[in-house]
Amino acid sequence: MSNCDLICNAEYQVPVQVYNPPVSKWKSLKNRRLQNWGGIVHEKGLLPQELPPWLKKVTEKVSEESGLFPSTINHVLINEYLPDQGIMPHQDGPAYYPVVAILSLGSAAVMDFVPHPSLRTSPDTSGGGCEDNELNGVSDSGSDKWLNNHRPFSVVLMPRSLLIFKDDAYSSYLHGIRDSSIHQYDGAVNECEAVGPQPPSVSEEGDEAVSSGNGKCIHRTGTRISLTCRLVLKVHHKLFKF
Ligand SMILES: O=C(O)CCC(=O)C(=O)O
Ligand SMILES: [Fe+2]
Repeated sequence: MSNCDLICNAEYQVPVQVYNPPVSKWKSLKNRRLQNWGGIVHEKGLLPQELPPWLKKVTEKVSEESGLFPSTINHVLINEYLPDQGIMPHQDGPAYYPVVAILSLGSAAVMDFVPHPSLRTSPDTSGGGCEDNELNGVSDSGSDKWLNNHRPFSVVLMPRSLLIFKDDAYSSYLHGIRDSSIHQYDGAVNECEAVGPQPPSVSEEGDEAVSSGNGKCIHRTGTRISLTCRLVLKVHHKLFKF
């Protein structure tokens, strides 16, 4: 029996379209796999490919409802995480307009935000960069001090939730998901949303809320799918220009 008060193995509400493409569409990374939609993102911009209709529908809705994107969202990453998989603390690349919308489906997870190492007043313990622009070794020991009121925080990513972040959260923080099947959400900025009633389909599929012996945590027992929707402002329609 787990000590966690939220057991999450729901794989409901993941559109079939996610698993329709051939296996070759998935790019396997060390700790997750992903599908890239919308084209290839280069330093200098996007070599575009049209989004499939179902993703167009999703991104149009995100764009309309949020009013935060100056033009049509043209790039989507679909990340798939097994319960013990995550994504290292990183910042999204400079090619993107600095607003990101993340639609979460399947199992819940906690996203941790930590101020960029350049905002740390205590010694910098970050390692070198690795995959993409992820940074190794970023930790919050609790005793770290940060400039200008920056401090680490966490957000619970409940299934069917949409997280949009921009401005300081985009440019001054790294975001990541721990590669552990248990995520603490004590103190998360939206903690109350995590303890609220679960959608009926979750309990039908066997998820349960049990009282916790050691704090508030989510036991991830199922797959999580996220749709990371972004806009690349510079679009190159030709690979080479003569
Ligand atoms: O899966 C998530 O929620 C985060 C994905 C992400 O940060 C990214 O694709 O850059
Ligand atoms: Fe990211």
